[in-house]
Amino acid sequence: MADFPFDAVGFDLDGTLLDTFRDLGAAVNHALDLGGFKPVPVGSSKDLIGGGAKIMLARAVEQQGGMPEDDFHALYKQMLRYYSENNAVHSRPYPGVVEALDALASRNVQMAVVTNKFEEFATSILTTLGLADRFVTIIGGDTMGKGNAKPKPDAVIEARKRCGADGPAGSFAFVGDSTYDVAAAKGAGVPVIVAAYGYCDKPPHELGGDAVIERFDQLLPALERL
Ligand SMILES: O=C(O)COP(=O)(O)O
Ligand SMILES: [Mg+2]
Repeated sequence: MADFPFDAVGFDLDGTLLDTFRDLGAAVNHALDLGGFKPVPVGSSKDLIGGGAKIMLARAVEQQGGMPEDDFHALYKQMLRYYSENNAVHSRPYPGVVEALDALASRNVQMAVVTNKFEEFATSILTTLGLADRFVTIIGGDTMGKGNAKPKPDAVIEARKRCGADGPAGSFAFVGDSTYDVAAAKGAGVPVIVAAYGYCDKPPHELGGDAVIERFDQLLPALERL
């Protein structure tokens, strides 16, 4: 179908394509335990996600009074090691994701992932779940260099370029669940759809997106209405 309004779509990962909070929560709790802290209730780990692994652990440690920088760094490394070995135990695509990716592919829409996770973890999880091949590129929080992760627009701009949708005629939209995503998309000058079922750090309708979806099967109609 040549008349689909977008040549390419970029997706956030955690809380947008994949429900990952159980594995992320387990990694945080592994580190908290090693540091002598209390575990975070797994459901509450959703509130820590969005800015990448370091911010996630820092928020959890902060909630319990904080710790010296060097000790924090050691704990952070332990968390990454644990997560590298246990990142796709419970993580799954949200209902409707696979069908929507199929539908976009059948319309020749190029797809990219732009996450604040490390690129290596994102690639590994998507490979385990059999989804990696669907994406032209997987850009992580470390891909564009230090300080350039979302909410900076660089990764979204790069994803658009790698999808070949950056010329004057190329059209690109982004889908995400947090302030990081909306700010990055706006900075890149592309429309953004908010996934209300994700780990939104504000009420979804207050995130400032161009549209809000409650379920992934609403994505294609929402893109067509933008
Ligand atoms: O891991 C995180 O904190 C954020 O990851 P996301 O950018 O895919 O939501
Ligand atoms: Mg997210």
